Amino acid sequence: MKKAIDLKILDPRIGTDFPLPAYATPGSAGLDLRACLDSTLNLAPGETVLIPTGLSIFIGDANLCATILPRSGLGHKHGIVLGNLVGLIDSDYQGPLMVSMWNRGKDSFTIEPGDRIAQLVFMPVVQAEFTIVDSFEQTARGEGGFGHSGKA
Ligand SMILES: O=c1ccn([C@H]2C[C@H](O)[C@@H](COP(=O)(O)OP(=O)(O)OP(=O)(O)O)O2)c(=O)[nH]1
Ligand SMILES: [Mg+2]
Repeated sequence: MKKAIDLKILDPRIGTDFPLPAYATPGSAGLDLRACLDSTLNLAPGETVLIPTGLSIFIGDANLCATILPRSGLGHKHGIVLGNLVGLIDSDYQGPLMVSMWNRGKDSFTIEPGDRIAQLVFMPVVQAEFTIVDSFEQTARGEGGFGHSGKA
């Protein structure tokens, strides 16, 4: 499904020096976000830094959100993940898109201006309207959870 989303360029390097976020392949789910830094950033082991992406989006549809997810290569090979594990962008948010980068690895990691640091994925949202009840319709699982069914 395609959907038009308003995007504001906050840093003039976006769309010039650094490409606008774009799907790398026809089947890509994520758009890479780039570090809109003025200079090289050295992320020490254990350190978390909030990095601007140089853009803002306004989703404007309560049935849609965006998530910021780690890039698997950075996370697996270098221990570079997100300080909030997953970023959630509300449909009514209009501020700058920020990426919290956490070095959970043992070595420092260098981030250069324009580096692709995370990815943005749009997702459908269902807003719940709660119905207060005293009991639920019975299911096979019932209240079992958290490993209730065993390991293998
Ligand atoms: O990685 C992220 C996560 C969030 N946001 C922005 C968009 C989101 O809509 C807003 C609020 O995020 P969230 O609700 O997760 O944070 P909060 O700590 O609950 O803040 P608030 O009280 O503003 O809702 O911050 C980002 O730019 N990057
Ligand atoms: Mg919130």
